[in-house]
Amino acid sequence: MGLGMNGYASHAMRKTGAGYDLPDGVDIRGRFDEEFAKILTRDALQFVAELQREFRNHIKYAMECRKEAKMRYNGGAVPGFDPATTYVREGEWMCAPVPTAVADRRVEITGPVERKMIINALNSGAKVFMADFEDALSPSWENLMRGHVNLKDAVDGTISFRDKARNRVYKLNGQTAKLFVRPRGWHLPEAHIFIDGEPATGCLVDFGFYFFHNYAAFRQNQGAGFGPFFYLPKMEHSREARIWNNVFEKAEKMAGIEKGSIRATVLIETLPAAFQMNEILYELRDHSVGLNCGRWDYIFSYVKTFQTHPDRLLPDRVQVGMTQHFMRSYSDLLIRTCHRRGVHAMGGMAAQIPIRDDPAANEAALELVRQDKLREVKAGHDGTWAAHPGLIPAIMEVFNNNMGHAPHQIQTMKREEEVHLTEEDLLQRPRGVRTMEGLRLNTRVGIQYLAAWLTGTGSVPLYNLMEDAATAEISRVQNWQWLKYGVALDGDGLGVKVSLDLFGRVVEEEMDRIEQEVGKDKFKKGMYKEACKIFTRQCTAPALDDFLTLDAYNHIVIHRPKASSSL
Ligand SMILES: CC(=O)SCCNC(=O)CCNC(=O)[C@H](O)C(C)(C)COP(=O)(O)OP(=O)(O)OC[C@H]1O[C@@H](n2cnc3c(N)ncnc32)[C@H](O)[C@@H]1OP(=O)(O)O
Ligand SMILES: O=CC(=O)O
Ligand SMILES: [Mg+2]
Repeated sequence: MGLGMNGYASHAMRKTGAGYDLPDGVDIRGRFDEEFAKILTRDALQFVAELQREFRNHIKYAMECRKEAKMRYNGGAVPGFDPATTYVREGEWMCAPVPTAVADRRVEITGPVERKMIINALNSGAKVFMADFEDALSPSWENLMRGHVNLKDAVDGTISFRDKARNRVYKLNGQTAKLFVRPRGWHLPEAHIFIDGEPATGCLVDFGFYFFHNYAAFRQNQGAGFGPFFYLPKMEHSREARIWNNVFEKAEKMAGIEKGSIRATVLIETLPAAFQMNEILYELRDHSVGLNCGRWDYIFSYVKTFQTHPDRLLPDRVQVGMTQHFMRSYSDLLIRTCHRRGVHAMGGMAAQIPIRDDPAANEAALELVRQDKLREVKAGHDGTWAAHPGLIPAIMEVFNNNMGHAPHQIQTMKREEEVHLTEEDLLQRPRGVRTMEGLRLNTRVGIQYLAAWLTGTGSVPLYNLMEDAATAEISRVQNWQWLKYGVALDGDGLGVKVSLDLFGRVVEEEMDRIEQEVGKDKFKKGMYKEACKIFTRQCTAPALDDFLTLDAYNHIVIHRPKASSSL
């Protein structure tokens, strides 16, 4: 059963062009493909167009509010709790009960919506798989549309993949992880789909197609009557959560399913949102299934929010971990808030991944992951993220040892005002030092990540760590800020100041090093030079770009027939 059953098919709006069957006001500028056409049906496009038309002004307003807040922070203000919503923070209210199908989320694996990875993730033994259109995906037309085809096959249970080189066929096991989908953030457009002459909002496209094609099968095969389930990224204010809540209600109404069927976990991964946890849950109280500590974007957001506050510079990226006071306070506040409102408090991603060719280094990396997860479960988190299937047994063991058979700790851990956390706790300046190696690593990692992203890969292993859009953002904004304030790299004992000259030399030397590491041939064939240009421009721009991927996106848009790639 599709939404066409609810009346869309009766509209006299057929306009066939470029292979796709388009409703009025919709234009597809991406390549035609028979498989994509199964997703880009007239009714599905009409659904997305209706979401766009109903919510575009709300989204524009929310993005304007972000700009105003940025101006305030750039003028010296700092985020804080909003006195106008004290009644929400202090009020006694609860979120809707957690659906049984996702009561136990102790280990969740994440990954891009790539076919083989989806199968591996669903078979991984994790309780949940978060399929990612966001930090882990380079949102090219091919990746996006293939992602939707893959997810539909996954929800239908028919997904398979043949690895020709290894002569191996991948299929789903009998028991699989529950699927959550993470659409893009509000800021990203989808430049291959135009609605009324404007690019569609990326996340409405991601949500719209996934919901339209999968809600019925998902509720039957996965959600035991609930669902579909989502993760919502990069919000800065509860007004953005209200838009999502309204999107969900509209989708439920059109599908003829009960209000509260759709459930979502919001990532608290911007500094302003840390002061809005109750407000965000309140807006989504019928549709919530918790909050998650998106630690990497959170660090990025700390730098971005305080971009013009030289008294709040971060130390080297590697020193900003969850044990820094401001990070621990944010995680504690998230746990307390979620448990008070009856939903999951999810932990985040440790960046370590298995190291295949070095058993000692592998064991050291695993130990760091174990420690991180032990801290999370003891603090009261109900589950956490794994970047790689090889980490799941160790993480599962830590959670099993500390949670036992209980599916979560919502009723048992940090339910009331156990910890009193102040604005100063959440904003406290991180401790540590800045070094030349920190500047070099930011540059080397930022350029390599961007080169991968430009060629269609949104998460990569670099120097034995997972890198994705969120971690690359930290490298970029940190370089920008150090350059802006000409900071002394005091951790080396040399006190060298970061200047344009120094940065220029570092970029040159790091590009040489990348060429040596990846080999001349790969370097030549890859997009390293283009990535270097984009990364360097962003690090040295007079005003900080809001997102690395906004500018970079223009480089991966391919309109059909070939046309300008600028939005
Ligand atoms: C800040 C945040 O937002 S975190 C969330 C977003 N980030 C992510 O989701 C990152 C997810 N992880 C990954 O993309 C990958 O693990 C990487 C890029 C970090 C490492 O990838 P690789 O080096 O290719 O991993 P590796 O070669 O060890 O993979 C071994 C096997 O595990 C599979 N695998 C690795 N990671 C995953 C995953 N996350 N999900 C499913 N399968 C995976 C591979 O497909 C491969 O399968 P195969 O043996 O059948 O061929
Ligand atoms: O999305 C997760 C993060 O850490 O960022
Ligand atoms: Mg993130």
